[in-house]
Amino acid sequence: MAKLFRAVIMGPPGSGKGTISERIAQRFGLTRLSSGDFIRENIAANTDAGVLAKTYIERGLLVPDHVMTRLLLPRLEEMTRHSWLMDGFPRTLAQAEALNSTCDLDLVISLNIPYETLKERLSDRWIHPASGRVYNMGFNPPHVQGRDDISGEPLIQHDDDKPEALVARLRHYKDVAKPIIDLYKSKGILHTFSGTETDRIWPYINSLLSTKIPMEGTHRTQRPCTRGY
Ligand SMILES: Nc1ncnc2c1ncn2[C@@H]1O[C@H](COP(=O)(O)OP(=O)(O)OP(=O)(O)O)[C@@H](O)[C@H]1O
Ligand SMILES: O=c1ccn([C@@H]2O[C@H](COP(=O)(O)OP(=O)(O)O)[C@@H](O)[C@H]2O)c(=O)[nH]1
Repeated sequence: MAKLFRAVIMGPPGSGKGTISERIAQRFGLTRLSSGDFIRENIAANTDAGVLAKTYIERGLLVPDHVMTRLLLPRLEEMTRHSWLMDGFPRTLAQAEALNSTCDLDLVISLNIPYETLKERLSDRWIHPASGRVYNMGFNPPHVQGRDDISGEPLIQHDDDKPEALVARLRHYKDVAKPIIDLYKSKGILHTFSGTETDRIWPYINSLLSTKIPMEGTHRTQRPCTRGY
């Protein structure tokens, strides 16, 4: 029986994690899990964790590890019969260790994109806050300028997507991501992709995953994903 497949995608702001994880989910039938979307759902539902997380996000800070872990690991417990790709978690070594103590990952994709490309992409990134759907005036513009394709609601830009905020975000990302990348490299499951265009990187990601992901339709076994946390 084919085993389940669990993966994580990592990369600095604007590297294309959301764009590529959507493509992977559609192409391979994986469930896409996004820590940012999950936080937004909790904020919209006014849960205790959502209210707490909002106080950090409003200041452009990462949500504390213990809040993220408590938010996400029970969600993974519901996924023992699903293959998934996680975007946006883990973001710190503590989160990676919490994840490792509950799930064994098959593969980690790390995106290595030049600063100038990140800056250019983020300056044109427009977001539908409620859903997290992402647009780009050049790469994937909305049907109606400034409006979300599905809801018709207004699109916004994040303050910390502005060039002046990017340098600090990028430095912070590199500081916190390095030990995680080293950890997954030592586990032999890290695959790094470099480039300036998702459409040129995609064929390589697609062919790697085609060799790693169990065939569609084969019966999937359950695979525990929590051993207490
Ligand atoms: N794993 C995490 N740990 C801590 N905070 C997180 C985590 N994931 C998301 N957050 C918080 O939620 C916010 C929104 O996350 P989301 O991934 O949607 O946007 P983002 O951080 O701007 O990502 P990117 O710019 O890389 O697309 C983040 O800025 C961060 O404050
Ligand atoms: O080849 C690409 C991939 C993405 N984007 C845009 O760049 C921004 C960042 O992409 P995404 O949100 O997927 O990156 P993330 O921050 O999730 O890594 C978004 O406006 C995308 O539409 C782009 O212009 N070209």
